[in-house]
Amino acid sequence: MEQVTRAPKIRLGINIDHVATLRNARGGVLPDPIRAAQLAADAGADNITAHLREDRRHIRDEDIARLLAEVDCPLNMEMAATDEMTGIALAAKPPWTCLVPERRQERTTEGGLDVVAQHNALAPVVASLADAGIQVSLFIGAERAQIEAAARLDVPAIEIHTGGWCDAIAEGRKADAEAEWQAIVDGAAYAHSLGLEVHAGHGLNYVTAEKISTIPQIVELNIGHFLVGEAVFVGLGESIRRIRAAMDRGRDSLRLGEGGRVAS
Ligand SMILES: CC(=O)[C@@H](O)[C@H](O)COP(=O)(O)O
Ligand SMILES: NCC(=O)COP(=O)(O)O
Repeated sequence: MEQVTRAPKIRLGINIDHVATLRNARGGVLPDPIRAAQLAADAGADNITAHLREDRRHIRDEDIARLLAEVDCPLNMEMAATDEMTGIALAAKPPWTCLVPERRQERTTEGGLDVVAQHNALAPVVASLADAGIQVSLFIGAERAQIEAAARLDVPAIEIHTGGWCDAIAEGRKADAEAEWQAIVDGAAYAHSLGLEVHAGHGLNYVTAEKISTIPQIVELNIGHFLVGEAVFVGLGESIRRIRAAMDRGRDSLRLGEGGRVAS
């Protein structure tokens, strides 16, 4: 009989951008996103994610410096692949960067990077970050062509954009949600088969975080906006503990057989 084991725990990255959004709404120093990051680390976060947008609408340069100096939790710095951001990352040296697409007018990150079309622009950015010892992931949709293009850039990881799936569920578009889910399942397996570490994030909540944790190739989720909203009602620490528990429930429902395959 095949020996069946539990799947390894999935890592939780807490995105603190929207604590900074609240701070910036008043123009002062409160609430302090660095305090939120410390609290997240104490509540069980495996890393902190912060997106230094080109327009600095939430996270600012000094937040990145303080996150690295004051918080005992690895930083995943999300950034556009521009010369300015690359220079900041090379100077700050976070352990991880995640390259994301950015459009000034967007309300949030609306899609994944077009790695296929932007290969030549991304290659030198990826190379200079990697040469400095910074791990790079690429925030992409779950399409095969994008995954193959990411593998060609020799990055260690991709992060699959889950926003389309989460929106389809929230809006009750069942057929779209099913199609988006299948694309994430297939994309995660394909990326893993090409040797890429698979992360996922955007728009996740307790329900979707539990479900996506059942995909065995996904090893990290990055979650922010929902948790900062939940913090208003239950507190940030409690919202993080609840999402951690949801992820663990999803993961624990997986049993792995020989070679890490999902057992029936
Ligand atoms: C890249 C991503 O999905 C998130 O980090 C997101 O960018 C959070 O910040 P915004 O809500 O400003 O897009
Ligand atoms: N990369 C996704 C992320 O960091 C968190 O996105 P969200 O939960 O704030 O939508």
